[in-house]
Amino acid sequence: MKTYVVKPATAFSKSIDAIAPDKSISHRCAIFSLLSDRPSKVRNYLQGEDTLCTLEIVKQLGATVEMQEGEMLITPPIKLSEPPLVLDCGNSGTAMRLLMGFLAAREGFFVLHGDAYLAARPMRRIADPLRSIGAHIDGRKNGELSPIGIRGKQLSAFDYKSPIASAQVKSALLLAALTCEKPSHFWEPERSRDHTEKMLSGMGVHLVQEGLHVTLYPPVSPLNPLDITVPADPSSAFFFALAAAIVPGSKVVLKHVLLNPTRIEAFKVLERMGADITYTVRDKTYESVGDICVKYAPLQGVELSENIAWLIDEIPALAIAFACAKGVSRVGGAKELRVKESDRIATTVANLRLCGIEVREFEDGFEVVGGILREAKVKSFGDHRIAMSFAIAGLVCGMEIEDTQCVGTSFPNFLDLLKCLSNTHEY
Ligand SMILES: O=C(O)C1=C[C@@H](OP(=O)(O)O)[C@@H](O)[C@H](O)C1
Ligand SMILES: C=C(OP(=O)(O)O)C(=O)O
Repeated sequence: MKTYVVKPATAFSKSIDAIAPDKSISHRCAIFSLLSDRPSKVRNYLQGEDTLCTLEIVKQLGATVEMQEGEMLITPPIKLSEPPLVLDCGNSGTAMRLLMGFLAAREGFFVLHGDAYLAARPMRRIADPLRSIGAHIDGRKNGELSPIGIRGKQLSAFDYKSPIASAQVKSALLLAALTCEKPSHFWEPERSRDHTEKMLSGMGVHLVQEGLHVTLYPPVSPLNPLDITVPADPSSAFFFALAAAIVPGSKVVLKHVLLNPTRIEAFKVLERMGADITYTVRDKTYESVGDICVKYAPLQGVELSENIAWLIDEIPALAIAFACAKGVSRVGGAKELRVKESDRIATTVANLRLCGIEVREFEDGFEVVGGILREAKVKSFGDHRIAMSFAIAGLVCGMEIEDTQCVGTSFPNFLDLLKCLSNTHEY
């Protein structure tokens, strides 16, 4: 088990151009490359454990993956292989859920499994709507828990109103819709991240977005391959935005970050709390990509109850900003946090209390009374976002974080970047 020891930092001014590539887009690059009949070209694919698992699965399904002058070439098979081994999604909910939708509609028998954390995460949110259109899917507890077994088959078009604002549910259903005979309709209660819609449209799928309603028209011919450079992940970049926002006198410029509005809401919250943030768009070819500059300014408490799906992964990190702010901050409508890599409401609250912060826990969120963070020894609970959030808190008060291998799932060079800000080590 690896432990980080983070020492308090003094004011810093840094430009960081090595933020990990976007995890959501990387997973989709690997899976969506199977939808074309020609090789996809992907630059800057995330070399994290989650996305490497997805790439391995794509290979087990028959694709070949080669590196050519820094560019990854993913050549899809003529026909998907039926792998003799189970498909290991590691720690990744995105991989398991998107692959459920994709494989349910393809010929063959497939078994998806993952690590102990993934094995505890709910899958009926995907299995049930897919079953209602004819899919053969099963798993422990009637398909709620992995391992998940899938016998792929022709599915019927759907009109599905999802009760959850989840891009993973939406993406699984849209992937299943690709092979249906008629157009399918998906409705979500709140807008979730829209990479699947953007990338499928870019590959030639006719997709119409009207508010919370997406209509997908099944393509009649194979899709165009991808040719894409994955931008830096705003969810990973946010840890260093937080660092600049809580270490007095600091400034950071985060380079080449994805600026998709469904992904940068946490930066907007930090701005509302008082941080000085500017965005410089550098590229707009596929998605808006650019630099985010964050300067320290005293933070004020904030109430969050809207656009929660747009900042769901950043809430543990925002909780550290709440602890450093003047006044009370509150998050509501975020019960999805309870079914991530850990129960992120319980784990954030437990760790903040160890740091001497007054916190109240609710079923769908928590309330933090801003105060003085105290040095503590905390656990990651096997959750990369909890580990990184409390490592950044350590820049203010010093921190020991146990069980930090999980950071490798999404941000393998996190520790190297942190070491540039403070005297941090690992044992
Ligand atoms: O679609 C995606 O790439 C993701 C969607 C989100 O999950 P939900 O859509 O289930 O909320 C997010 O938490 C996850 O890190 C990545
Ligand atoms: C929830 C996350 O990912 P996933 O659902 O893919 O495990 C995350 O990265 O915070």
